[in-house]
Amino acid sequence: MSLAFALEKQVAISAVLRACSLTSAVFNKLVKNETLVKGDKSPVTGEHSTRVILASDTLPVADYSAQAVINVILAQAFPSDPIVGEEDSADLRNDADPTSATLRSRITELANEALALPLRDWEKAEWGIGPTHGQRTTFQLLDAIDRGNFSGARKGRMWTLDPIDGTKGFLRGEQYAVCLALIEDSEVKLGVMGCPNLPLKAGDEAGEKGCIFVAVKGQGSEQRPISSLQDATPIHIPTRPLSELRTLESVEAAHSSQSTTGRIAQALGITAAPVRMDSQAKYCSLARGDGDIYLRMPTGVGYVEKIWDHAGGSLLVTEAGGVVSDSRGQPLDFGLGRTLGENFGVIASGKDVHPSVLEAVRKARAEESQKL
Ligand SMILES: Nc1ncnc2c1ncn2[C@@H]1O[C@H](COP(=O)(O)O)[C@@H](OP(=O)(O)O)[C@H]1O
Ligand SMILES: [Mg+2]
Ligand SMILES: [Mg+2]
Ligand SMILES: [Mg+2]
Repeated sequence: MSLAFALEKQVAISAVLRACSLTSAVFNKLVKNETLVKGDKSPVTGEHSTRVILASDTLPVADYSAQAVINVILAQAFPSDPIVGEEDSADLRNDADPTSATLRSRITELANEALALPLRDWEKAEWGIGPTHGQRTTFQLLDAIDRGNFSGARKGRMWTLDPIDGTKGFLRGEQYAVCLALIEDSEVKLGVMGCPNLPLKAGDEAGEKGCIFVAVKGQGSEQRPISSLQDATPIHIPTRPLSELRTLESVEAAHSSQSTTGRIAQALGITAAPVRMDSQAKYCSLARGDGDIYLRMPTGVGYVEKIWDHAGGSLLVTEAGGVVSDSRGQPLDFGLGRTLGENFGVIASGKDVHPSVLEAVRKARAEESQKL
């Protein structure tokens, strides 16, 4: 008897793998070039001017194309499943914007290149003959992007997709993640996160990079090297003494209050500097024990978290033996639409330390309100 969500897991890994290959290609072809052009301040003429048009639009190019690729693959395997995706194609259809036609043709080229990637041996072994992904026209790809327009629901089955989470990290050549999750009746059942820049072993910057993390509800969490997807290693959150714990937080100060996370760490007696990393790679690092406490504290501007930024990562952590809540200890509610509308920030850690972290959050908050 096959395990629950076996097909969904295979399809999601294949889709995320193809999107990772696309985002890595975009980075190598475009982002690096742009950095060079900007870095040496050389005059932007001739061939360079084309590059700059493409490169300065690298961010949407990679996000849109990756969303198109994943949505095409999901639509082929599960045609009636709705998708809550971060991107939509409205800007790409705007012909008043002179860059939109250039973007469309670039997206078409990149997405079709990724869809044409041959099946890996692992995929053939799992699927037999396996699916082939035919080439798509530009407008088919724009429609595929817009399959991500579902508004979310409390009941029923849906996917949620962040084609590039940590876009700022992606552009810096640091951490980012391609994140896909399946939600049923507001509960995350499957999470697949591709982290092309994450070393297989924590801190081993000189070693191999590129991991896919997979979690299935009730079946645990695992890590696979992008280079050999058949090698799944189960991952668990280790137990460490409080004095040895490290916090994980966003690189971007605008995404999480670093003064509040500093106070929380202090209240816990943590002396090590926080590990700052973009994207859901933080959840992945926590799930395999590279860091211990993920703190995402609201900055006070009224930002509401999006479901695609947390669905896969939160399942990965809970299946690795951890607990994920918001900053008040409430569970994350994935049934309210495209956002975590009732939640404030995120706190994730091993089971044992989670109550102490919530207590430290209360203490930090009390200190902050006294200062006001
Ligand atoms: N003011 C804000 N507060 C919290 N999160 C924010 C934010 N503005 C943007 N974000 C989200 O933070 C995500 C990146 O998270 P992190 O800081 O952990 O790397 C972004 O995902 P994208 O990069 O997919 O847009 C975006 O959805
Ligand atoms: Mg995101
Ligand atoms: Mg994104
Ligand atoms: Mg974004």
